[in-house]
Amino acid sequence: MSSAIQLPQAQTDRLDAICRSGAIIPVLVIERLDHAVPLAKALVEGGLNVLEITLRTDCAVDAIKRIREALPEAIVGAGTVLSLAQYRIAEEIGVDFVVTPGTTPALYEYGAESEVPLLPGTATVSEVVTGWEYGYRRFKFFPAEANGGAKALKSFGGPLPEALFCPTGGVTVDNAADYLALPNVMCVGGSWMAPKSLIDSEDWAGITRLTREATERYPR
Ligand SMILES: O=C[C@H](O)COP(=O)(O)O
Ligand SMILES: CC(=O)C(=O)O
Repeated sequence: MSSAIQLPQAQTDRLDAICRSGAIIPVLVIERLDHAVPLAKALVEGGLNVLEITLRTDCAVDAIKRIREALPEAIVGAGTVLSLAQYRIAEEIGVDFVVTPGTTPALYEYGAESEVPLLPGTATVSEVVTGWEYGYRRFKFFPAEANGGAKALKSFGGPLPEALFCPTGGVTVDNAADYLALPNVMCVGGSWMAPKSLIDSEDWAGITRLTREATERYPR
């Protein structure tokens, strides 16, 4: 069975372009507005220009606005979108994509009709099949390591070979290799190159170093 509301192919193509432009999408929690631009610059300098800013903090929306102004070359997504109200805010501030950690039918429907493509979070085959009914073929797998990691995703590829994933949650510079070797993985997401300790100490050079280590090991 499929829904009357279907994601246009053009949105899948846009997600492919975003998720294939680098092997890694950094998932960022920004607690201080003045950290937004130097943090984003540190990541871009290290070779990552697709950034997911989670809407988990009070300053996240303003942080996205500042990063978009300061770094027009960056592709900026809003993460941790949990409601239609947050999706609308993300649309209003002009993000390039929206990410959810988990996805309700209402979010799938809204995303299918939005101009801003949705990378929907899933943790089980049933959740992927729910998205499939709305025409989705690209998903986040979250929390990846806690849900069986690369072994689980490899198994998803049996019944659903057309579904491609961005695993996130517990991904590290080392285990990223296991995911990126799978045919159904487009890229991985993670926070390891921008840990809270380095953000709190404003060690932007340290973040660029970790980012460069990751991009040199996993060039697209
Ligand atoms: O909630 C966590 C983010 O999705 C990234 O996960 P991570 O900190 O394990 O890399
Ligand atoms: C887990 C994740 O990427 C999110 O909170 O959107």
